[in-house]
Amino acid sequence: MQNLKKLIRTDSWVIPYLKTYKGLLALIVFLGFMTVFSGGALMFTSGFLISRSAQRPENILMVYVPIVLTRAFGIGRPSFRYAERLVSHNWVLRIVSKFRKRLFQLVEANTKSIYAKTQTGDMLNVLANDLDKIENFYLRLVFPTIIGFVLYLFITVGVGIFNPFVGLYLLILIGMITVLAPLVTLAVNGARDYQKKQLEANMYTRVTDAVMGLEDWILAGRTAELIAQEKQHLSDIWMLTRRQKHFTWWRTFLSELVIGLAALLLLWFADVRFGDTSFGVNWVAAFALAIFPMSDAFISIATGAEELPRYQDSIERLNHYSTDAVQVAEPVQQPTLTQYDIQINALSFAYEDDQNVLTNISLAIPAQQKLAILGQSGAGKTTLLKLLLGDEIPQAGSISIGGVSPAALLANRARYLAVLDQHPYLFASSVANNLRLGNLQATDEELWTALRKVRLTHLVESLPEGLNTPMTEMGQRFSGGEQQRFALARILLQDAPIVILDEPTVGLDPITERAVLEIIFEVLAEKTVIWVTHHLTGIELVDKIIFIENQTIMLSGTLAELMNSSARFNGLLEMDHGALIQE
Ligand SMILES: Nc1ncnc2c1ncn2[C@@H]1O[C@H](COP(=O)(O)OP(=O)(O)OP(=O)(O)O)[C@@H](O)[C@H]1O
Repeated sequence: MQNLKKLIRTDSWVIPYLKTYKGLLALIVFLGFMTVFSGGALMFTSGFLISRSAQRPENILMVYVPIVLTRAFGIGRPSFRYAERLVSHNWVLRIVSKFRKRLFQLVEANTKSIYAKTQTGDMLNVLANDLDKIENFYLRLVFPTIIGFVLYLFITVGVGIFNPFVGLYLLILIGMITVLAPLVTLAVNGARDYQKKQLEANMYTRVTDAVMGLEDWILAGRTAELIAQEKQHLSDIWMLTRRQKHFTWWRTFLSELVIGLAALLLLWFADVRFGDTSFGVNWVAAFALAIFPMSDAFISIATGAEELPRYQDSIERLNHYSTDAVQVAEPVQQPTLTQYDIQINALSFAYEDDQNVLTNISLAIPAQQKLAILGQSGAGKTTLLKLLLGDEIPQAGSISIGGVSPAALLANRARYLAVLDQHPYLFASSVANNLRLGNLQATDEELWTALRKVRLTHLVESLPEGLNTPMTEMGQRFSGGEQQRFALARILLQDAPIVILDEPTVGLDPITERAVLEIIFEVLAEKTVIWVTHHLTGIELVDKIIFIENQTIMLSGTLAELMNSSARFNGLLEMDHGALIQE
């Protein structure tokens, strides 16, 4: 309940939308009400008609009005229902189209980065499912609940005008279905739902683990144990589901019983009120029958409440991510850089509440410098790149490119920073389209110039359709080195002044590695290059080397300086010789 209150207070996905299109919402409630009212009125007029006809009216005209009304309500009921469905789906679709746009903006804001914390596809999938649930939330919970309550008020007030005591009894009786049953459902089934979700989440993790490590279970000869364990968990979940179903069955049964009692009450009321004249007696069946078609409208309130916990999760998730998105989306003003010197001053950084990854780092990277960043796995090299890209913000100190913080450059970061990482992606499109990812306006001539620089002209000329050859067919045929060179050509077309190399040669054989590095440094001669690497192959191609250890820059200098001054570095060079520093 506390959670529910908090959700209502902080919600930005449900309540604000109820206020939009208020007119349509009122129309939905009206049509929904008229559907149920027509159902009740149909039974009412039918009841009257049957009783009146049993008295053998002398003339058909004596029952003409009830006949017309029976027909009118008979046609009215499905017509109102159809109109109500049409309008409510129209309302929901309008809202959902707004939702989808908002969802897209929110995912986009959260995943602008190459090193994004959340996997875009996963997030989109989860949130798109949540949106579907919100659609149902309106159609299965919000609308039926409002319609049910309006009807509840109408009946109790309507009967109360004739006889306040009977009105009060009805208020209490039907209140058991419309108020008490949903509250009890929330308390009982809500707790079970929570328990079930916990069990299912644990089981999901365990089964995923088990499937991933299936070989080990088989080799250890413990498959029977694994199956028994999972069977037990499945049976726990099944027990909870069964209890929930039992509860629902009992709730529906008791609700129907209450409706039966209400019908008896109305029977008695009609008898006392109208039963003493030969004409008045015709109303008795009319009143008693009218309540039955309305029972669905009352019972569906509790059915909606049963589904609330499921919707609640989805709404909470959407609200949670939208708050995050607002935080990410704030810096709007986009400064233009005139120079590209990078300056890092006394920078410290930690991930959330963890201990510092980097402490008190100061470093100047003048434009066009070639810098290599070395360090053991987990030293903080990638973290430094994230700070440079503006994906993370330092807790202390500062980092700037041309005097501007990288976070302020996010929206047009591609103008200033390009990244070549371990696995550049070649899309299922033509060679030309893959290259134009770097620059949509590039002419064919510019594509060929870039290809020539990275020494791929010959290869592309030999492809069946040259620049228009689809990469899907050929993608797998390209070697790792060729793929890296295609990505490099893309970067050349992008023409950003600063290029980040995140271990681009991992997995290449030493000869290809050297060749690729030589090409990279040759074509990027006029750019600033920041190169994270584990290997010392090609280290002589850079102007400066830094070595990160214990959260700080342990060594720094040119290759010659480090070779002259650092026994540690010479040890690494000796160990490496084209091999590895830390593996
Ligand atoms: N998103 C994150 N949340 C919390 N801790 C993180 C996160 N990313 C990295 N870390 C931690 O920060 C430290 C530095 O990680 P980082 O990826 O920067 O190291 P690295 O030097 O690039 O390592 P490698 O060479 O293996 O890629 C590690 O201890 C890592 O576990």
